[in-house]
Order: sequence, then structure tokens, then C-alpha cells
Amino acid sequence: MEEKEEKKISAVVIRRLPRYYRYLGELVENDVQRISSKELSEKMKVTASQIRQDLNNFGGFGQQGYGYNVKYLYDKIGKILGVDEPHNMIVVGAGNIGRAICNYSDFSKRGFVIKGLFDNNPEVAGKEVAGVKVYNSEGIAQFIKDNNIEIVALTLPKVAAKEVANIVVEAGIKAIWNFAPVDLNLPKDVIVENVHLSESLMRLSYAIANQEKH
Ligand SMILES: NC(=O)c1ccc[n+]([C@@H]2O[C@H](COP(=O)([O-])OP(=O)(O)OC[C@H]3O[C@@H](n4cnc5c(N)ncnc54)[C@H](O)[C@@H]3O)[C@@H](O)[C@H]2O)c1
Repeated sequence: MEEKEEKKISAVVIRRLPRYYRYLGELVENDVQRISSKELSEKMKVTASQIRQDLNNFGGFGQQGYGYNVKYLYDKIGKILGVDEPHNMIVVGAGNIGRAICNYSDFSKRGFVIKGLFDNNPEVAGKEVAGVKVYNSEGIAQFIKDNNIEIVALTLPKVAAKEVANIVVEAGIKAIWNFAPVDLNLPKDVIVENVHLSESLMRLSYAIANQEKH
């Protein structure tokens, strides 16, 4: 029953959930039990009516005037985002970005467990980055099968990213976190989340240019 209700939540709201989750997580850490839409709106710099519209999808509000139940909403949104359970992942490409991801401990706190870092450079195999072992990329497919890997981060040059994407999909991977500035043409059932830093920077530059005009 609950699942059916959750399916109706719009994609736009879903995209906003990680931000709510982050703010609610900070409130949970600070032992805040209830918060009003007005207080949350001041913290998050979005309108209180937007917050009410978004969060009323999930319940968690008691009597009017008492605000939202912070822990309830945090857990509920975490469940919808699928971060209430651990996800095993690997990172392919032990360069700048691959190493930075391994060095960022917050991912593991959120349940994203990096089981290995892969590279085709034999000089890096056998080393460790922030406790994550570096493996030769020849063994990727077997490693995925043996370690119940769900997500693969591709922090590789463009051509290599395409090649490795095909290999990991062949090995059964259904979720790719792609940092290479290239479109991966993969079967429809494979979820790809692209992180194109240059595109994000161009949006920023557009915003600067537009602001200057006014
Ligand atoms: N560094 C940045 O700030 C940045 C910014 C935006 C986008 N990107 C993109 O992210 C990707 C990674 O960038 P980076 O700076 O970490 O690159 P990098 O050159 O530092 O690292 C790439 C790593 O991939 C490995 N590699 C290459 N081919 C491979 C293969 N077939 N199998 C396994 N490993 C292989 C290399 O040995 C190297 O260690 C690139 O596509 C880049 O365009 C990087």
C-alpha cells in the first residue's frame, strides 16, 4: 500500500530529496526532534510553501503548529532514496577523481561501501588509497560477481569509460556513476548517473553572464 503511494511522488520532488535528507540529517545529529516548515525554509532558503508541498508527500507532521517529526522524515526519505541499506561499489580509474572519491569518507557513512579501486596501470595495482585496495582492472568482472557489487564509478578517460562500461554491464552491473564526459550507450535497464563537472561549471558561467545583464 505504502509503495503505491510513494510511486506517485513526482520526479522533480525526488531530485530535491537528497538536499532535504542532508538538512534533516544535520538536525538529527543535533537532536532536533521537530521543525516547522518556516524554520526549515529559512535554513534551506526555499519557500515554506515549497517545503510543505514536498514534505507533505511523506507525512511525518503531527498537530498543526508543532512542525515535522525530523527523525521520521529523515528515515522515510532515506528509505525512498535507498540509503537505509548499504550499497557495495567499486571505482574504476585510480587517477585524480577516483582517488578523491576513495578519500571522501562521507560516502561510506551514507552506506556506499567502496570495495575496490581498479586501474590498468600495473604500477598502482597492489597499493591502497584511504584503505581501499587498488586492483588490476583485468579482474573487474570476477570481482563484481564475488563481492556483490551494485554500483560502478567510472573515473576514466572517455574511450576507456565506454569500454569498461560494457564490461561491467556484461558482468551484471545495473548502476553506473559516470564521471567521464561521454554518453554511454547502454541497455535501457542500466541506470546511469552522469556527473559532468564541466557542464555544471558552464551552468554557473551562464548564471554569472545572466546576472551581469540585469
Ligand atoms: N580531474 C578533474 O577535475 C576532472 C574534471 C572533469 C571531468 N573529469 C573527467 O573524469 C575522468 C577522470 O579524470 P581524472 O582527472 O581522474 O583522470 P586521470 O588521468 O587522473 O585518471 C584516469 C585513470 O584511469 C586509468 N585508466 C585509463 N584507461 C583505463 C582502462 N581502460 N582501465 C582501467 N583504468 C584505466 C589511468 O591509468 C588513470 O589512473 C576523465 O574522463 C575526465 O575527463 C575530470
